[in-house]
Amino acid sequence: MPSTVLPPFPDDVPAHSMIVVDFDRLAARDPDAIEQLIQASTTLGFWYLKNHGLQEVAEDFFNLGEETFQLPLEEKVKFEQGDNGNSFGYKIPGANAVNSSGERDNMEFINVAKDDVLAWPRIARRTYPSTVETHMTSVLQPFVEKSLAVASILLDVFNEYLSLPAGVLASKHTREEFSGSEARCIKAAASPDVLKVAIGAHSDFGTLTLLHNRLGGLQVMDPETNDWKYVKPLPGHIICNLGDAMAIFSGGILKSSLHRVIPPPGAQRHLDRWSAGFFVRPGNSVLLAPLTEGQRVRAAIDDGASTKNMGNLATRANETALEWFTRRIKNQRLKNRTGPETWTASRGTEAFTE
Ligand SMILES: O=C(O)CCC(=O)C(=O)O
Ligand SMILES: [Fe+2]
Repeated sequence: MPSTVLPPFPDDVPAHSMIVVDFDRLAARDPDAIEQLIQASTTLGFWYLKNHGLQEVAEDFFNLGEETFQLPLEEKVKFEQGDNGNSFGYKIPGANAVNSSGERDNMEFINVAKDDVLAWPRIARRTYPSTVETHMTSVLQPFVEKSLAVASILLDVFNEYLSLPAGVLASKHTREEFSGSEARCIKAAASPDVLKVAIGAHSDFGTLTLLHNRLGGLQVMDPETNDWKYVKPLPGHIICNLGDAMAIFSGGILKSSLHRVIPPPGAQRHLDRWSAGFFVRPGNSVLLAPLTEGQRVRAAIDDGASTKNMGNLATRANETALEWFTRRIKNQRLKNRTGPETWTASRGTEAFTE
């Protein structure tokens, strides 16, 4: 991702005024920073994070993504994620549906498993294009280690808020257990169609996403009005959001909001859109169910507050993280599509409220 000067994000489009959390202050358990994090995560489930220390490693990861996508297509497809519900590897544009009628996406991904990065030079999950393997130590290890360190502080704060015994959330996200956690770089080629949906409306599959945006295009549904509003990228800030696993663990207290990616707005729309992220997901064997050992979670379940957010949670609970994740990835792939029911099968907690 070239760090050239980009056209500004327009000021005449609807955008969320999201809470800014200062990571340094959160790490020092500053009560105001904790309150801001909890305020954001119990409402929109999205917030900005500053002073995170991820800027440089993200820049390197964008460059790695650019080198990777410049490889010849026949090279990239050797590492394609395939149709069996595995996320790791290369995703060719057009492989996924963006809606229930089976319209194709236009996004290119490279997804690298945290397990491969931490095990390198041993192959834990799969092999990758040469550009990835060459930069495992210089780029991916710092990116993943720093992202995990940021995530671990956030998880500890959530653990305390949910009144869970110390270390419960951490124990669901260990370094050792294989998981769906991954680093992802995304390119959406500029589209002449201003309404072309690049990534269809979804809630994230896992626990926590640390997202690096340069251009606009990300939209989050406002849970109050059901309107789509943009998230304006702010220099030096990452965008954090919670995924379905966290919504389920917390009995619906912490929110996993519906979001999508469309072409960047205004003067930005003629540019290719690059984004990158680290997706924290529970260990494969972890059961997706409310953590009722937390008094606050138990109270939310007992007084029915969680039902409002996740009506039929009980019907989906007790899928393991691996089953949940595989089902969702697999049913996004157009090769597996039989009809609108395939899209439905790719849904997460967002389907609970429908
Ligand atoms: O590219 C973005 O800004 C968001 C990507 C996203 O939502 C995802 O990969 O789950
Ligand atoms: Fe997402």
